Amino acid sequence: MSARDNQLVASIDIGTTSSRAILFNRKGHEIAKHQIEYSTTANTTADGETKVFSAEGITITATEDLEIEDNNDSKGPTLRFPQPGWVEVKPAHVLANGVQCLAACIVTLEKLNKQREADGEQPYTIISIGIANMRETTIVWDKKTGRSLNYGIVWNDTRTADIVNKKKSSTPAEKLEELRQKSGVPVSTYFSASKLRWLIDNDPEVEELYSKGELVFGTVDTWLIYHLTKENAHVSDVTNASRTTFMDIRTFQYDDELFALWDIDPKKVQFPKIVSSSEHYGSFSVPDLTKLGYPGALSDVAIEKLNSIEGVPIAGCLGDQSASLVGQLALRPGAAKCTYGTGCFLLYNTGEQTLISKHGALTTVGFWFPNLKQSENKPHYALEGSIAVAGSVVQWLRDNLKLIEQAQDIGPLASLVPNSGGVVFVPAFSGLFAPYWDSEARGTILGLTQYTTASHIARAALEGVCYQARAILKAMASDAGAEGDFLEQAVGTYEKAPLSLLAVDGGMSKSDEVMQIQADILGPCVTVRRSPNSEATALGAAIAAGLASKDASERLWDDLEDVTEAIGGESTGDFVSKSEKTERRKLWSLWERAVERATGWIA
Ligand SMILES: Nc1ncnc2c1ncn2[C@@H]1O[C@H](COP(=O)(O)OP(=O)(O)O)[C@@H](O)[C@H]1O
Ligand SMILES: O=P(O)(O)OC[C@H](O)CO
Repeated sequence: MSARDNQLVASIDIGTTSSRAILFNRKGHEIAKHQIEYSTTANTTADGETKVFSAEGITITATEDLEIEDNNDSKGPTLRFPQPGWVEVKPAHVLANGVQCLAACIVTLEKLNKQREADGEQPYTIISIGIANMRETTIVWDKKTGRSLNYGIVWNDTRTADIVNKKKSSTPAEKLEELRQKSGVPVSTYFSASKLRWLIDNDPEVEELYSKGELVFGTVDTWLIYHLTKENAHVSDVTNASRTTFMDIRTFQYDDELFALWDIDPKKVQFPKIVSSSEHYGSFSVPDLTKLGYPGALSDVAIEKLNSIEGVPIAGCLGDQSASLVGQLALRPGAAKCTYGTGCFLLYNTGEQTLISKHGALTTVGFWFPNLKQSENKPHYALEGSIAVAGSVVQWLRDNLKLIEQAQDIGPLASLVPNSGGVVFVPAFSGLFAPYWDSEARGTILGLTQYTTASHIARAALEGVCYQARAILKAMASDAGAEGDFLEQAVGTYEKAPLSLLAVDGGMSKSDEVMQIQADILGPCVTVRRSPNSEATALGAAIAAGLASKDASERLWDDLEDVTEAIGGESTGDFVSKSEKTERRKLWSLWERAVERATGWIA
């Protein structure tokens, strides 16, 4: 038994609608875990009129210990939906949720260590901390106090549609294309740049800080690391920075032309230093949530537990989709993964190459582990297909339409019927992302008849997510030079298909029914395989943190090869198409017609 067997890495994973912390060992096993998931409720006024939809934090998976939790009543919502198309998050709450989960893990760890001691075994120690986070979400704060606005704008918020449309129409097409190639992403409401522009234009507090040069910008990784390190490290890892539209995807530097596109004066905003995904950013210290306007967020017990890991290096950081690429061990060019969380994101590892899609995929940074050996230490890029709505349509059916009680009821409900009965649901709540890129599309349900039941609508909603995954694979196949529809070629006869295996993870992938629908929609060329690591996102950040030391003997793994050998694992399910070709084609063309109907709805 080596010393490494007692070492653990802590991972804090802030998703859009959930937060979790997990302690992983060298084999990628979860030693302790605590998770908070949000559900949406309608807050009503005294006269009963519905005012605001907001998401409250509720604990769903806890290995331990409610004594860590503060009184939930005083917490208030973490997410808010104050107007159609608007999605806001409370930055102090996100921070509190993350550390609350971590504190609960430490309680578990202390109990395990007591037992280990009694059994004559060495105790576990936490050697480093990694962060995975929803990307693009934009948070600004005051340089002097560190205190943020009481809201951040979430990645799927569409309030900047007007700003984006004006930018598109006032910038020559060649210039837009040049800047897309430089940043890796198109002009869209999705990325951070238009959100920062909106904040400066619309929030007097932000405008004032900007004019005084006292405005600090960050994505969620930046916000967390700033407040979780003794040094107040102001950094953003390359994978997160690649989602702002401010960074040149090849040089990893901020770019003046990209700032100019959004009329941002970089002298008036403190932007985070762009760093790798795996290095020592700073040393953990307990954040002062009272100073951040959230008194009582942490109980005394939680603070005591967190103090026990004071000084542990925060050493890994990846945007959550890059994190799950790593956690699914898609570490070599040609490997890919698809994560079905709040949204759904397919990343295809292109190694050191920055491929620019002609068919609507994004170019993004997969990961950068600079302290590894020469063959592994270069930045790895990925082609990405992003779908804005995946698990969130399940939540919508649960919380807004009340069709189900729990997310896991959706698969069984949809399976009560063999097909959607002619209903097509385009869940474009935040416009349509890849490969369509239409900020003005909106959710659309077509084909309703008196025959339609809740099951048909549930099934159509799930199909709406899975059709978008098919559209992304089709786009990537076209980028790879495929002619015609590779998904309709006979199995094994088509060599240019970018993927014959879709490796999946994320909340929605837990459902066998959803994954079977996905396989049926993709057809026989692609097998859908559920990852052995159900928490691939958190695991990816843990891997980044465990690889950060320059000295190989201080790492949890020697290198990527060692990671792959130590973690491995068996898939928890393969799904192959049972659909019939003619029917599949008919339904696909129905989907394409429905997308046309949803497109440009609010124009
Ligand atoms: N069994 C299930 N079937 C379908 N959807 C599910 C299931 N379990 C969870 N989900 C959906 O998965 C999402 C949560 O996945 P997760 O990967 O934790 O997301 P995030 O990281 O974005 O918070 C929720 O939107 C939920 O509706
Ligand atoms: O919350 P998720 O897991 O769907 O991920 C959100 C993405 O990072 C948005 O780009």
